[in-house]
Amino acid sequence: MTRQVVVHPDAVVLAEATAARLLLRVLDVQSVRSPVHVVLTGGTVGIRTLAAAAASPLLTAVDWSGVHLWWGDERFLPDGDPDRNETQARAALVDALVASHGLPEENVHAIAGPSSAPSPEAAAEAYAAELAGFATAPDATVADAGRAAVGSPVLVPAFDVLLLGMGPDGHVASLFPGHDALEAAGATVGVHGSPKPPPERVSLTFGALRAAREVWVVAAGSEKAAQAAAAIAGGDVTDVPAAGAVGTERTLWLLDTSAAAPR
Ligand SMILES: O=C(O)C(O)[C@@H](O)[C@H](O)[C@H](O)COP(=O)(O)O
Repeated sequence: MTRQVVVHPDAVVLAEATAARLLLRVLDVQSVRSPVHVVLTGGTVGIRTLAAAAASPLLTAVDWSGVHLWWGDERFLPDGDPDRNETQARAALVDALVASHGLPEENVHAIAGPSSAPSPEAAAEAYAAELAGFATAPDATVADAGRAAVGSPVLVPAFDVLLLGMGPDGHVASLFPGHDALEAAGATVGVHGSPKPPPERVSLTFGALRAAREVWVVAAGSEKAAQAAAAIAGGDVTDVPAAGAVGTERTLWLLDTSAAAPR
């Protein structure tokens, strides 16, 4: 499994280039199939990328009526909370796509919070049901989907591109080092005791991440360098969850020079 690495000069260029790359990826896919399934990420670089996409001249070239937006994880917080990944993504890009660029609101597949789900598990279950409704092959299993998930049914679309940020501890989505959620079967998992606030979250599992055609891990800053290097070298997913994020067709690491610096 080869991971491709692209290094940009700084975090600003990283976000701009990732935004352009994302819009081009959607355009490329739209030339051969529809709908297109895109998974968004929370975190600093992820939201900066969406803001850059909002300002891109490529934005209007996309047929947004044929795009579905999903999230790799969500912080289990009330609707509209400023710390929800959904709230930040809507403010940066998604609301404008719905209001002015023909993205149907029903194509925005946000993960429920406590406003409508009694627990992270309930939200995870509802999200899994939503994903299953768009699964590419209803009886598909992702055979190589991480240790515990091997052979479990993972009913999700074959995401055309799945964006992930990475924490300094090597987490991706809400899959943290040494956490039980790393072992979860199925497509989604409720997470408790996250070391990054808030403690309660909902995440795609490794099985769902690995169903994506293309996985892009986007990271900036020297505090990410050690875990980025470990993941790119194919480290143990228990210690470096980002090492388990691979796509079926491509795995791309998009870094700034600080995150790519040797340690
Ligand atoms: O809910 C979240 O916070 C995430 O989705 C998380 O996985 C994030 O992407 C990384 O922690 C990187 O975040 P930064 O880019 O802010 O370091």
